[in-house]
Amino acid sequence: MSAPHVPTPPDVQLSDDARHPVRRALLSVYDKAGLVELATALHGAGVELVSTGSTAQRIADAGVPVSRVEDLTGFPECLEGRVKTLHPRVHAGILADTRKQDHLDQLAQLDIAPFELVVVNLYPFAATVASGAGPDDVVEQIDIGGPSMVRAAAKNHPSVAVVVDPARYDEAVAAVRAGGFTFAERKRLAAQAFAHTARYDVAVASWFASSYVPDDAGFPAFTGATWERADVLRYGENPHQRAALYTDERGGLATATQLQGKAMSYNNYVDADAARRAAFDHAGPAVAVVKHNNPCGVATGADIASAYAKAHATDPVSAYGGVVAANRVVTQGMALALKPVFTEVVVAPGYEPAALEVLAAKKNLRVLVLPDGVQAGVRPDEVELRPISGGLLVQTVDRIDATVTGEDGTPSGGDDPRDWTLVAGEPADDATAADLAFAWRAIRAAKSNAILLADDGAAVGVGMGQVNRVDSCRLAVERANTLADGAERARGAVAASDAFFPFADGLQILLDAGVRAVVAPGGSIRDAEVVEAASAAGVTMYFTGTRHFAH
Ligand SMILES: NC(=O)c1ncn([C@@H]2O[C@H](COP(=O)(O)O)[C@@H](O)[C@H]2O)c1NC=O
Repeated sequence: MSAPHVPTPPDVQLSDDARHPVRRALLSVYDKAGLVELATALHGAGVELVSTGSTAQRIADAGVPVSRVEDLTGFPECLEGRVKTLHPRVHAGILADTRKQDHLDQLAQLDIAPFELVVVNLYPFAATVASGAGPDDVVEQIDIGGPSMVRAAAKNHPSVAVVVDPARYDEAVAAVRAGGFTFAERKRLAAQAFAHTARYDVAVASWFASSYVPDDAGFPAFTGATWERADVLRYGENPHQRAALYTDERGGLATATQLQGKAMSYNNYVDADAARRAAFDHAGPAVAVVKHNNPCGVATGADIASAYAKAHATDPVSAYGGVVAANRVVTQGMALALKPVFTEVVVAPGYEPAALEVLAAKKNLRVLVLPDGVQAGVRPDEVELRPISGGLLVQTVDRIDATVTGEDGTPSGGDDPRDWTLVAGEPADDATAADLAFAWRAIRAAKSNAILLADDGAAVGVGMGQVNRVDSCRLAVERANTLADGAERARGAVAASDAFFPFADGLQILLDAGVRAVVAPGGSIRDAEVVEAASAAGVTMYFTGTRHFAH
């Protein structure tokens, strides 16, 4: 066995401000945006340009002198571009550590000139997958030579600057004109370059795991994601906790645009995401008001202003300092209704200019616009990720929108009232059925154990986050009956329970308060007692066959 290679230390130590003049650059880009401007500026600064196939063609067409990689290697680009830059004359020029006299001597012997700048961006693998292309087309878009050059240049950052993002061309030109990139700049560019190839490889590996290694698990054997720091937050859930926001490529609340107000806090993000989920769970105009990750108001309305008014009325006491999400553009009417209420955050797909004028008076109020795509709400095939110590839990989102059937072909329940089973009382009339359907959707935004009372498309009392269902029932009734100037809102409301009633005791509290109809999953060994209690009270009760725990 040969002895392990022991690298020699560099002959020169670089300080962070040491510049490295750029005499020769290698350009090989899929995205040609800004290429001609870059090449023109580099040439103007006296840099010799070497380039691949269509990149070189584009530069030459603009009248800028450029030599081709083929001339450098003496080897033609071949196999439909699969081999262009994979050659020692290219890679020795990128990888020579010019701090070492020995490397310089070897380059001289081999008659290879070093590159001081490598500009590469990669074949569009992720976009090709997203386009729905077939496997052969997807695989062809796996860039091999590009990542090799990027990684080589990033490794050799003491001698080479690597640029992978067209948005950085102006900086690159400025650095070249200033006498070369500083060592600190080259380190930063190398870090960006390795993040670029890491993101790329995670996308490739995830696609292979899900497309090429099928099994019956329904989840791929490997999955990866990469995140970029978007912000450092003032603190975490509490002031002694440090926190930051990272974003991925899915787009969502984390990439919302903030139009005004104080900086978003960790808790603001948590609550705004919960509010977004709750509001976008309804087809019509809907608003959710969230406190501490739970809805203290949720309602639908003829328009977004009336939805807001109803959501605020659910629990006006708790709405103080709440986070509000709307699933429609915020109108001036909604803004005027919200103005007198101390609110931490409003998040929505958009705002009428007149609404923004109203909200502008509330200087501290954080106003967020969701990015495109989030408006469509949650797709049933989406997954949610929850880190636990040493791992990650993954589940599909809690949505069962279509009429569903079980394995034996019988309806197995769901979010669709057509799948529910009437177990007590008369079938619900249309208004009651609509309220039950609303309550059943609204309850999955509340932490278990949850009971939600609703009337006219609005929650009127929510008992959530209790460790037994009886307390949730008490809380829902108490809130319904004490928070609206003494109006007994539980009487005549409908009730939803996120999981089965294990005993009749919790349900009895709702029946005694006068609810007119109940929807619950069913499935307790004491269902008969529960149904009997509803029947005895003459109350309509449906079992859905599915539950909506939220932990
Ligand atoms: N195979 C190779 O040797 C190779 N070298 C560079 N590329 C890629 O080819 C693209 C540029 O090619 P062109 O200049 O022909 O448009 C870049 O995205 C670059 O990352 C290669 N292509 C794929 O691996």
